[in-house]
Amino acid sequence: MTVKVVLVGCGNMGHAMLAGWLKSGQLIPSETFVAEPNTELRARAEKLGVTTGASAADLPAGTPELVVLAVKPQVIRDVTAGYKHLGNGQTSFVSVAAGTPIATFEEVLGDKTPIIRVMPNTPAAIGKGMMVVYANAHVRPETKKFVDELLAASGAVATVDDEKLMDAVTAVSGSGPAYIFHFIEALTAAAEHAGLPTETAKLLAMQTVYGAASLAAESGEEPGLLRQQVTSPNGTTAAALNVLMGDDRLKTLLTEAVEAARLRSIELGK
Ligand SMILES: NC(=O)c1ccc[n+]([C@@H]2O[C@H](COP(=O)([O-])OP(=O)(O)OC[C@H]3O[C@@H](n4cnc5c(N)ncnc54)[C@H](O)[C@@H]3O)[C@@H](O)[C@H]2O)c1
Ligand code: PRO
Repeated sequence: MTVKVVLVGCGNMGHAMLAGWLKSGQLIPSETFVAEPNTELRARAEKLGVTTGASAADLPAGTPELVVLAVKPQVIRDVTAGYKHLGNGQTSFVSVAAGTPIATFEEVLGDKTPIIRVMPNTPAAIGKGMMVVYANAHVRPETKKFVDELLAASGAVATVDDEKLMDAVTAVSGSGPAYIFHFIEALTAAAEHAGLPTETAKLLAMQTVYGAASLAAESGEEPGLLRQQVTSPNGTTAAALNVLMGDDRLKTLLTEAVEAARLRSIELGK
């Protein structure tokens, strides 16, 4: 059996993307092979109908169109070496690892290998991810189109033409869902502090973030204008925004957080 797509690593991100691809029909289970050493995670992948194995040694014979590497940056060089025999050939490689540059894959797989870096995020699991793509010069237009279509099943797709920007992308949309989840936690805690019961506090915080993000996305209005529409002169919102926006407090905090993530992404790539 020759498979079209091999997914290497079916943890948080690998499984989120795989679920999206299969759900949308962009991939069918019989075209897909998952390599994952963890037995429980392999069983979870098998529930989606795909064939699995523990490592590269279990790969079916033949030449896959795409190998998607979704393992941790700390092990990606060693794991990629297991697929070296597919380098410099017809197989294209996609890496979703934070930091790891194309040059690392070219060293391991050969410098004629088509390699695409993608920075996804976990909302990909429900088709609402943000996927950002950077491809090397060996990626054929039809492969780039196939990968873009595959990724579109998981959410919005954007391309950058300077690989260095992938560190900033990682810091904003790759890690970003965690910032928003923390914002929900913090707003819940603030709601409880204001006297609301825990369940009500959770509901209000989550639905407010969901509703505001949906309104921003669907109305197409600038977030600043939407903010003004909530803010009555000298009203309650103005009182809260004085706390968040005074001295650019929240903006400064987020800028520091994104910079910390960007620098860590650069470090992970070394
Ligand atoms: N989690 C996120 O939100 C997110 C977002 C964007 C990018 N990423 C990137 O995705 C990659 C995976 O992150 P994650 O959060 O899914 O980690 P994870 O630990 O959940 O998944 C990694 C998986 O790789 C498996 N693995 C280890 N060695 C392997 C091997 N030799 N062959 C096949 N599989 C092997 C592990 O068993 C594990 O299930 C990382 O490089 C990370 O930078 C993650
Ligand atoms: N998760 C990975 C990390 O935290 C990369 C982006 C999101 O390193």
